[in-house]
Amino acid sequence: FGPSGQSCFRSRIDGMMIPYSFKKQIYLHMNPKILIIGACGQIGTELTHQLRALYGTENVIASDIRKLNTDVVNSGPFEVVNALDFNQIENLVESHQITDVYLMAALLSATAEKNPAFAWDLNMNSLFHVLNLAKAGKIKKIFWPSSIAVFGPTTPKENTPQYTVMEPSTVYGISKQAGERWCEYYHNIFGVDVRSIRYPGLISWTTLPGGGTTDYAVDIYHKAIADKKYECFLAAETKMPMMYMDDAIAATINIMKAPVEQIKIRSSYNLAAMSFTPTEIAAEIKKHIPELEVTYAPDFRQKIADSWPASIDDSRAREDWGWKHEFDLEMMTVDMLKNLSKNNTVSID
Ligand SMILES: NC(=O)C1=CN([C@@H]2O[C@H](COP(=O)(O)OP(=O)(O)OC[C@H]3O[C@@H](n4cnc5c(N)ncnc54)[C@H](O)[C@@H]3O)[C@@H](O)[C@H]2O)C=CC1
Ligand SMILES: CC(=O)[C@H](N)C(=O)O
Repeated sequence: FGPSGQSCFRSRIDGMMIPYSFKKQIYLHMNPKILIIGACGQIGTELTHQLRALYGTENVIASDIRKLNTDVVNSGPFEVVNALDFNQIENLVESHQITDVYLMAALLSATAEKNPAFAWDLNMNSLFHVLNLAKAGKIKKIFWPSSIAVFGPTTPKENTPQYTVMEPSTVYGISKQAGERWCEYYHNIFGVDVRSIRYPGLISWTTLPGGGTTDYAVDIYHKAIADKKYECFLAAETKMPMMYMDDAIAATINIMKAPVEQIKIRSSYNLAAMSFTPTEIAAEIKKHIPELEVTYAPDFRQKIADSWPASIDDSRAREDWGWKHEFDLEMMTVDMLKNLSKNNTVSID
């Protein structure tokens, strides 16, 4: 007990008596030591930069299966790691005393349809490795992204609720749906602090997307600037939920920073910002590049897009941990065109 009778513990740093009531606050103010797996991808690239700015470069270890992205590789600690190799991840976690893991390695919807067995292996087993490290007490917190792909053709299409029919018809969606169930199970049974968001299609200018169905909404900006022509692989009126990367990164960081009692859903939170069709995004770009011509040649990705929601009800994320988006289609288009024109470094096709 301390001098005024409150229960205390002795600080390991200076031997002072500190009331237990302060312990939680001290932990909350300690910097996490972060490992990002799949850091060279579309989300990982921007997440690495933001987390380094927030917690310090040395506290954020970026990793990927190869050194794919010079910005990420050269801007701080970087390790080559295979997300399917439990021992490699465990060694990294121990040697860097990692507290939080952000698992971004996965095959996305279109690529996964071309190699279903490998997609299932990568998307599920990488998650099990990280969940099992947390179960063993070797890490404190996990971020694992889910997707609107958990929904399927039988799900209500407009304003899709948090809890609803979920019968995904793609291998990617099945892996995300199963992943959600395992996250919830590891939380309920083993107390693992795993947090998750169902991202919609993400749009960014720094890195090209990695093989999804929503990728057209990034490609169209590149092609509008380079050629003033774009052939869209989805039909003109295909409406899907989308989000600008700045908002997605803010949501990711905020759900991980939120006090544990605010995280009431341990499968994954619906998250939304905007919904639009190829016709609508083309019209918005034409306000800046009037010569843009868009043609439509739907391919196998049309069926995937048709099975996903058109808009999402994300009220639980807004209520539970204060989610709020900033970018709409108009603001995003201004920002995309400004940055792509200024940094004309990304190769197109
Ligand atoms: N980008 C989007 O629109 C959305 C993404 N998500 C999810 O967010 C996560 C990240 O997505 P993106 O960054 O877009 O994907 P991405 O394909 O751009 O990046 C994935 C990264 O993982 C790496 N990787 C692949 N196999 C690996 C392995 N065995 N070991 C280590 N690294 C490996 C790749 O080299 C790549 O750098 C995925 O789980 C994805 O399903 C969910 C919904 C929307
Ligand atoms: C919505 C996603 O999960 C991703 N962008 C994809 O299209 O596969």
